[in-house]
Amino acid sequence: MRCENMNRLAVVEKFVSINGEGTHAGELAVFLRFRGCNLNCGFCDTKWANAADAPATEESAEELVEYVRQTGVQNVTLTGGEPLLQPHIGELITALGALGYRVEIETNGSVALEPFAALAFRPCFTMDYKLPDSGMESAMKPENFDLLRSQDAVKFVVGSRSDLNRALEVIRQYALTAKCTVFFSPVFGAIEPVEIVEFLEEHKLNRVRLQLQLHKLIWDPQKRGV
Ligand SMILES: C[S@@+](CC[C@H](N)C(=O)[O-])C[C@H]1O[C@@H](n2cnc3c(N)ncnc32)[C@H](O)[C@@H]1O
Ligand SMILES: Nc1nc2[nH]cc(C(=O)O)c2c(=O)[nH]1
Ligand code: SF4
Ligand SMILES: [Mg+2]
Repeated sequence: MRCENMNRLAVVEKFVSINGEGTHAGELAVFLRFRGCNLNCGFCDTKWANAADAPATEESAEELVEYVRQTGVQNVTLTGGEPLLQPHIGELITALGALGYRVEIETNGSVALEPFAALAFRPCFTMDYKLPDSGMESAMKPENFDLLRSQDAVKFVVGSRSDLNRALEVIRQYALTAKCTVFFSPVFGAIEPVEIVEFLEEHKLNRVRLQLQLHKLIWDPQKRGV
């Protein structure tokens, strides 16, 4: 490895917006989006960030903390790509946590959360469980569910009625609504939100929350940096 890449993270974009997703949706958040992903979900809206050679800046945890400090924003979302694949992401989480930032990780359900849940400044996890329409369900690590707490969330990004049925099975099998917030979020444009509401009603599915990606309603859904 070249010397200048030591302790550096590959950042494809960083910006301030409102968080369009998760338990703090609607609040200001600063986003750090990292390069690369181990999955290839059919619906992925950040495919451009996933390639190993996607243009990125190599930044140290200290530089990223300084960027966050200058924004004046308290919520920090680490996303990607898959942020937990960055070798130095633990250092960044710890440095931000020690300064009192609320760190939220968007993670794809295939990476073991145990090392990150054990950090001194534990972040909040929004963990996807990839459903059959994504083509990636076989990569899921359900053992991660054991580590989730009330401040965390499991997100099911649903593309169809059959995805909804599978999500219901998983919620019941692992008693997810007793552990953390549970979201159903439509694959953008693939399923009408009303179909998700009807499914919740039909199954008397309490404590599951419909989540619409707010940023795609406010801005052009293809727009980056929002
Ligand atoms: C781009 S991913 C990056 C973080 C991580 N790789 C993951 O999958 O959670 C961030 C979130 O956007 C969601 N997402 C990606 N494409 C989407 C789409 N077309 N419609 C709805 N949600 C989408 C993912 O499921 C995930 O919850
Ligand atoms: N505004 C906004 N909120 C988001 N919440 C999670 C995002 C993500 O891509 O992980 C995201 C995003 O890309 N934009
Ligand atoms: S895991 Fe996340 S970043 Fe990777 S392909 Fe799926 S949605 Fe996209
Ligand atoms: Mg996004």
